[in-house]
Amino acid sequence: MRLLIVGTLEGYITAAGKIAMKRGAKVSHTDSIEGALTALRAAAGADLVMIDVKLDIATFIDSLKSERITIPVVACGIGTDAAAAVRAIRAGAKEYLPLPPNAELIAAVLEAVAEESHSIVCSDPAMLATLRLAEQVAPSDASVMITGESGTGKELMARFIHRKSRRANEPFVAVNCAAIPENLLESELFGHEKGAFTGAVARRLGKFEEANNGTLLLDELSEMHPRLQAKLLRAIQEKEIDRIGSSQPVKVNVRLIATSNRNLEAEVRSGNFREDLYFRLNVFSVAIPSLRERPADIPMIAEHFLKKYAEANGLGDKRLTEDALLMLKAHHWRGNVRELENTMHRAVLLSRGEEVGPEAIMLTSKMLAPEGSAQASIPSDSPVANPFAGPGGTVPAAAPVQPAAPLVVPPQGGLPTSYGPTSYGPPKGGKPGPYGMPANGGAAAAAAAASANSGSAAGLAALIGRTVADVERDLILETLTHCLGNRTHAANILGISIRTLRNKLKQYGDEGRSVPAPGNDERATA
Ligand SMILES: Nc1ncnc2c1ncn2[C@@H]1O[C@H](COP(=O)(O)OP(=O)(O)OP(=O)(O)O)[C@@H](O)[C@H]1O
Repeated sequence: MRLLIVGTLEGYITAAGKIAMKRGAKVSHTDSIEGALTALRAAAGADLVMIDVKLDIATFIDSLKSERITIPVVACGIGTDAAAAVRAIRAGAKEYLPLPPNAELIAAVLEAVAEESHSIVCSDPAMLATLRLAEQVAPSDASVMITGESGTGKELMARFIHRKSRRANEPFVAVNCAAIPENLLESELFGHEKGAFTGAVARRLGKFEEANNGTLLLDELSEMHPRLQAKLLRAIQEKEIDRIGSSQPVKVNVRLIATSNRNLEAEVRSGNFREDLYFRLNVFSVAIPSLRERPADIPMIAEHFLKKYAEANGLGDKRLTEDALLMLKAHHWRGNVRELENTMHRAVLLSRGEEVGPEAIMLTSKMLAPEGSAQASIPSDSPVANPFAGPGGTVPAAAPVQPAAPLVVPPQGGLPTSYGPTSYGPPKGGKPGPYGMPANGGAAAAAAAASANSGSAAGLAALIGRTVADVERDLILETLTHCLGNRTHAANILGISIRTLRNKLKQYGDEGRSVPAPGNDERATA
């Protein structure tokens, strides 16, 4: 985790920097906004910016946007200056940290804002075998393709491979190809020269150059547009890239890891993905089993998140009852570990006392479960209306994988697991959780969901008289709201590509509809 501090933080720069370093962050500093922009353009690399509230944060964030630099910005100022805090948040700062710096708040922000979360928890033989395979391939420079259903831990695995590689002390840089529109993705990956397009006021280095000597993760690669696939292939073959607007190729030394939750071979067969690129990237492939295929992991991962969210919410020890565990084991887990994590977060908030029983286990709707599995779903008046932790990067393990032993692969010099997004501030916007029912309105989508849920005549009857386009729009927008604006997750749930989803959203926006803002991890999609 790399932190860039901008300004003097009211004289607390040393104290804040020391706290961050203790939490495993690499800290750099610059006095001015121009200095920060220069550092970021030069791919000096930062995962988070902490900026003095006295500086012109609005101008800084506008510059980042127009130069297509995506990085969370946290404003810091003397705690009593509420007006400055409001100004900073309005300008686009993600959080406001009061000064003097508080160690726990800084740790929480480091973790939550940069979405660092760290351990690979597992005990199932299927997952242990996958980890052993990953550990074996890690030291080589071979490209790796990680496949697996949504939320199985592909990014976590990529970070694990990086940590185990000879490049461990060099940068690990991740790009979500699905979350960034095509025109931005090219500049994100390859950088641009000054004047290459409107807003390109200075040269900016792309992720390839930022990851030089290290590892570049191309997350959800299957969503990359064919034109960019060609440019990527050239970068891999020639080991050099062309910044947009430049005719001078730049040499790069990058180990590539790609992930996909689509069947890439099928995408190749259907002509959506280049075969030559597929073979270049798929030198080694690591397939992560779904949670359903590694049931022995469920209790351990559930306890892990129970502890994490109980600590994060200051709720003391919690433990699952046998009945609750049985319920978890019987669930279908379409959303895999991410769904289990969200379920445990809800369980922590819903349970009273130390024991977490079945009444606190609110599983996703029955629509997602296989026939015949009886389980609770979230009622429309559920008190659970907090945003839950989104997908996050991790700092994976240094510990060797022990065959057939329960394993928690801890972060290496990373951040503590005991700080969650809810531990340092109120949720913004009070939106419902990803699987909660809409807080207001959404009658059409509720009808559509009811119909899908039960297939009942009543559910279908509620739709009669409406056009398919209308029902589709409501379903898409409501699903997006449930996913807190996260395009990737919404597309997965809807069973459509992120590109189709984005096109639909653009259309709805053009028609004057209100479209939920992108989720935390998709800031570049705005
Ligand atoms: N074995 C595990 N132990 C602990 N946490 C895990 C494990 N696997 C996944 N997670 C957590 O689950 C969430 C989803 O993981 P991750 O983002 O790596 O999945 P993914 O397969 O890359 O998701 P997507 O398909 O949406 O890109 C993250 O919060 C991650 O930390």
